Amino acid sequence: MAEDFTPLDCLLSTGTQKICLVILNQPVEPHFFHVLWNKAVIRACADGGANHLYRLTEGERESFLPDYISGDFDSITAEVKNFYLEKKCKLIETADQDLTDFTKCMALMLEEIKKRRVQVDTIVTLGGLGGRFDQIMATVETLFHIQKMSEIPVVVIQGSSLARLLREGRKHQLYVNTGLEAEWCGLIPVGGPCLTSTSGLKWNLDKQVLEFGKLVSTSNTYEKLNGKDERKPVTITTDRPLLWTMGIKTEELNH
Ligand SMILES: Cc1ncc(C[n+]2csc(CCOP(=O)(O)OP(=O)(O)O)c2C)c(N)n1
Ligand SMILES: O=c1ccn([C@@H]2O[C@H](COP(=O)(O)O)[C@@H](O)[C@H]2O)c(=O)[nH]1
Repeated sequence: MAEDFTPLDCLLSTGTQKICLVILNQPVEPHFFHVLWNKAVIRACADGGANHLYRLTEGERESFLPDYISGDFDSITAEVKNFYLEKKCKLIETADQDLTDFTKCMALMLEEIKKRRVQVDTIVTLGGLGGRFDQIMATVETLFHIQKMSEIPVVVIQGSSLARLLREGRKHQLYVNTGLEAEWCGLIPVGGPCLTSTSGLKWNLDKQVLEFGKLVSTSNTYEKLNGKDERKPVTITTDRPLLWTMGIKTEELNH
């Protein structure tokens, strides 16, 4: 059976996925932030992510209080920390220096979902794909941790990029017709060689091995339905976790 998923449903105000939101320490795109915040059933910030939330919601901060802020608190400023403490937000110190604040924040999110017994379709992370390169690689590593802990799909969004780690051993069917998809997409074998088959792409794979130093599918794009702008669903099977990445149209947002 295929696992059906629409990666950009979460960014549509009319989207149907029930989501949770995690804000990391990176600049946040205001339009996407508002769409996601309004829909999220649980909202969290990882450490310096709270600084971005604070800045973005100036003048209306009390309407945008996260359910918790977690981290080793080496990035959240004293002003921001005091504000959210005063507003009685939960601040959870996760001091462990063997895991990133993102990984620890996600582990807490999974606990919170269980505790509240809410049904969640997707956990959306804002940030994680920009800034420090070690942190970008750590983001990908966090996706491996979370995949072992939960079946809930996690998407990471920053700027005009989305990333999601596809699970091994099942067929993924991705719907890419929301209107927000940009032209490019890619399949990156981040954890080792992936025996991969696809359909719905311009450059498909037929039981081919994706592997660094051999073949990595970057700058791919979608096959069009009857040559029109509409796209077929993309199907992907892989024998190992494989990173799906795609572009998001953001140009219209600035006009
Ligand atoms: C082998 C190894 N390398 C590096 C580290 C250090 N380390 C890994 S995760 C982590 C916490 C990072 O926290 P985060 O807030 O995500 O990043 P920061 O902005 O503080 O660098 C640290 C210090 C380690 N524990 N083990
Ligand atoms: O350049 C960066 C810096 C951070 N992140 C992500 O944000 C969290 C929290 O970061 P702090 O610096 O501790 O506030 C971190 O775990 C990363 O996931 C990032 O993506 N890029």
